[in-house]
Amino acid sequence: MKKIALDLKGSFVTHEELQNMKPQIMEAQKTLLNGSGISSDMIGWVDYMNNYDEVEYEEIKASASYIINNSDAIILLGIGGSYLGARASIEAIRGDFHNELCKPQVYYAGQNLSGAYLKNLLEVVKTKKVCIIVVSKSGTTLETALVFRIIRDMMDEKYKEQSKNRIFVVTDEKKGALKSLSELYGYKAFKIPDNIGGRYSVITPVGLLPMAAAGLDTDKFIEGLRDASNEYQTTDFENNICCLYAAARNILNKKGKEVEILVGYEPSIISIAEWWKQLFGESEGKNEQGIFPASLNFTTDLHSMGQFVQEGKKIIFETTIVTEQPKGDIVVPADSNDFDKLNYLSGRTFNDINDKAFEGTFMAHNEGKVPGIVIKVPEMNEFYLGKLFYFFMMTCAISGYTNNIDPFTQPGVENYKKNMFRLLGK
Ligand SMILES: O=P(O)(O)OC[C@H]1O[C@H](O)[C@H](O)[C@@H](O)[C@@H]1O
Repeated sequence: MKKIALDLKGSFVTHEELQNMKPQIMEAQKTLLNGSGISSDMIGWVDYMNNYDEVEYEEIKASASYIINNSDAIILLGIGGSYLGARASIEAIRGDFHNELCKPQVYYAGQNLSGAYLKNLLEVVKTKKVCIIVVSKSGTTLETALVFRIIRDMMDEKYKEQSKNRIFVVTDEKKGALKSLSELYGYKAFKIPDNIGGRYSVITPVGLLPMAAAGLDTDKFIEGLRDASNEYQTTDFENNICCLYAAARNILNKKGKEVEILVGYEPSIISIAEWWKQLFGESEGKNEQGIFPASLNFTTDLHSMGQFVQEGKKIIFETTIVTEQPKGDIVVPADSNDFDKLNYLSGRTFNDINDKAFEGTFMAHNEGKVPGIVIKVPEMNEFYLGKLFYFFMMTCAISGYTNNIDPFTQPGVENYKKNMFRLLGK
């Protein structure tokens, strides 16, 4: 079985620099794995795949089958860690245009406060058979809770007393408004473990239920997570890509690289970058420290942001996710006239051309003094996606501990909420 590979050749990080960083990284890894670090009550994700509730997992699969058999569309309500991982998985696995090509369709809500978005969504699902998955660890997040009020009314009007069979909840096991609502109305509820925070929760029912309901193979996903937990917990620095990636990022940051852009050449992985941004942004952006996580979608964004990456302020390093076996391909045909002068590409495939675009871009950015890290994923299937999520989570936690930052809290997020609630007269 091929592994996910990390290539640091274009990173401008030397072997010596990595060796110098090694003791700190290994100390951080040890702190994480033996549970002696700050917020160690939030490291349940490290071994969750080896001790999850198997009865609950069977119920997730049963609920997913019900959803698949009884709906044209799912609406997934949640924000931040309560929807980004599921969205990233569904898009990466089902691929571009999946809502036109696959059933059930998947729509998202409760991730913004836009009245226009919600009104349009209600219009879109009006004539469809719908099931709802609501995810909120706290059960009190304004966006999700408020939108759920509207969606609940819609479901009650549409399905009357049957409505409760079509609403599934993922929330805290014991507390919170969503838990109380699920008990009051009889919604099927799944639990988010206390010791796993939102941005590390894609591996729990938070990700598993929507993934399974969208037809993804969650057994394979869990298999990938297990494989990752074996491979990435090794204390062999040189053979642990989480430790190497954490070390390289820190070295680059110390050299003045303040921004990491996560880049891909497949549009279906754009949401993986959205998930990744929350993971690293909320974990590392503290005490006036942290690398700003940004993302670009190539080649599209080369025509808008490529200029800045190439010649702008030298604060960026670029991490590219290469999908080694994209899900489809098209051969460029020959054209007898060749008016567009593209016959030099006849017989080649789009994926081959896309690869060359990557190689050319990587070289150009390197020449423009932009360090490049490459993460090679053999295939975007459930197995490797599980590994990829775990790889990033592990790297992130190690990075945080390396810099004496708590990678499991997000106290700064509360400030805007306080102002908003005051302005709303709460
Ligand atoms: O799952 P919830 O409690 O609704 O939280 C959803 C999200 O909202 C918050 O404000 C946090 O910053 C995120 O870390 C969290 O993932």
